[in-house]
Amino acid sequence: MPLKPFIMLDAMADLTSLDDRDALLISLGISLQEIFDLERVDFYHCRPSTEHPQAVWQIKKTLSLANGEIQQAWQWRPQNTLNSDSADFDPILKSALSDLNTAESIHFRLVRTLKMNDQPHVLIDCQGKHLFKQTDLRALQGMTRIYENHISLLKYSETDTLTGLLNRKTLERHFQKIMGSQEKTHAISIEDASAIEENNRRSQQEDDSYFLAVMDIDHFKRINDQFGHIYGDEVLLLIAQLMQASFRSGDYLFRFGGEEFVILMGPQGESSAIFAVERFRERVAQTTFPQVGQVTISIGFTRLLHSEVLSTVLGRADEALYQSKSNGRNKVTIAPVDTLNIHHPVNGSIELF
Ligand SMILES: Nc1nc2c(ncn2[C@@H]2O[C@H](COP(=O)(O)OP(=O)(O)OP(=O)(O)O)[C@@H](O)[C@H]2O)c(=O)[nH]1
Repeated sequence: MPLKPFIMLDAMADLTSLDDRDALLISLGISLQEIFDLERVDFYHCRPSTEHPQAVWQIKKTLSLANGEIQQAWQWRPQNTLNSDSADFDPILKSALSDLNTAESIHFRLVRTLKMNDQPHVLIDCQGKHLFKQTDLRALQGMTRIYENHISLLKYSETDTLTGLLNRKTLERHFQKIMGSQEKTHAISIEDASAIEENNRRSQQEDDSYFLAVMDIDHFKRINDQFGHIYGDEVLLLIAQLMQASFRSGDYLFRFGGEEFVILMGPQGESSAIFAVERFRERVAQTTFPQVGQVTISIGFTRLLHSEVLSTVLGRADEALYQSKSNGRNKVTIAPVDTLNIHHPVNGSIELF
C-alpha cells in the first residue's frame, strides 16, 4: 500500500482542530482506516488499577471502527485487568488484546500506545489484511505523536494551574456533553420498546441521574488574612486533592473561581450522590490543614433536568449554597426541583429549602 501524504496532512489538520476527546479519537480512527487501509481499529482506554498495586492496569474498549460503523462503550471491565511490571507496555498488551478480539479475517495487527504525561492512556489496535511496512510504522508513529502533543496542549489549556482540576471555561462543554448523553438515553428509549422497558426497570431500581454541586470554602478571607496567601493557596490545593480522592473517577471536578468549586456527578441514584457530597463535607471538616487547622465548606446541590441550560442549574445550586452559608455554613443544601422527589436529610448537616 503506498502512503497517502495529502490524506495524512488533511487528517492531521482535522485532528488538531478538535477539542472533544471522543471526536478526536473518532477522527484519528477514521484517518488510520483510510490511510492504512485497515479492516478495523479498536481503541482501549487504560489506567492503573486502584484496587491493585501499581503494576496492574485496567483497560476498557471505548471505541471500535469496523465495516463503516462506529461503536462506543464506556464501562470499565475489571476482567480486562493486565499485570504489567514493564515500562514497555505494548508486548503485554498485544497478547492481552489477542484474547479480547480474534476476528478470523484479520491477518495483520499493529498495537500502539498513546501516552499522556508519559503514562499509557489509550491503546490503538489496528487490524488489516495487508502487511504493515516500515514506512507505515514511521507514519503511524508520527501521527500518534501529533495526537499526543495536541492532547497535552489541550489538557494544559483546560487545567487550573494551582489545583490541577478542570478550569472554569471547560464547565460549559462538559455540561453540554452530559446533557447530550442524557438526551441520547431518552431518544433510544423512545425508539426501542425493549430499551423503554430496560430504562424503566433501571430507573426504578437506581433512579440514575446527573447532579451538580457548588462548593465554597467558609471564611476563606479570614484564612488568607490570618495566615497569608501562601497558606490560603495550600488549603485550595489540599481541598482539590481531597476532592480527587473522594469523588468517582467519572465525576468532573472544577475550580470555578477563587475558593469556589463545582462537581458534575453521575450517572447515579440521588441518595448515592447526596451521600458522596455529604461524605466530602465531613472529610474536609475532619482534616487538619497545615498551620491553618480546621477548615469547613458549604455546598449547594441539585439534580440536572433534561434540556436545562447551565446558567439555570448553576443558579439553583448557588441559591442552595447561599442557604448553606446563611444557615451557619459547613452544610449541604439540596435545591428543590419541580419534578424532584426529595429525600429526607440523612443527618443534621443536610438541609432542604
Ligand atoms: N489564597 C488565595 N486566595 C484567594 C484566591 N482567589 C480568591 N481568594 C480570596 O478568597 C477570599 C474570598 O472571600 P469572600 O468572598 O469574602 O468569602 P469568605 O471569606 O470565604 O466568606 P464566606 O464565603 O461567606 O464564608 C478573598 O479574600 C479572595 O482574595 C486564590 O487563588 N488564592
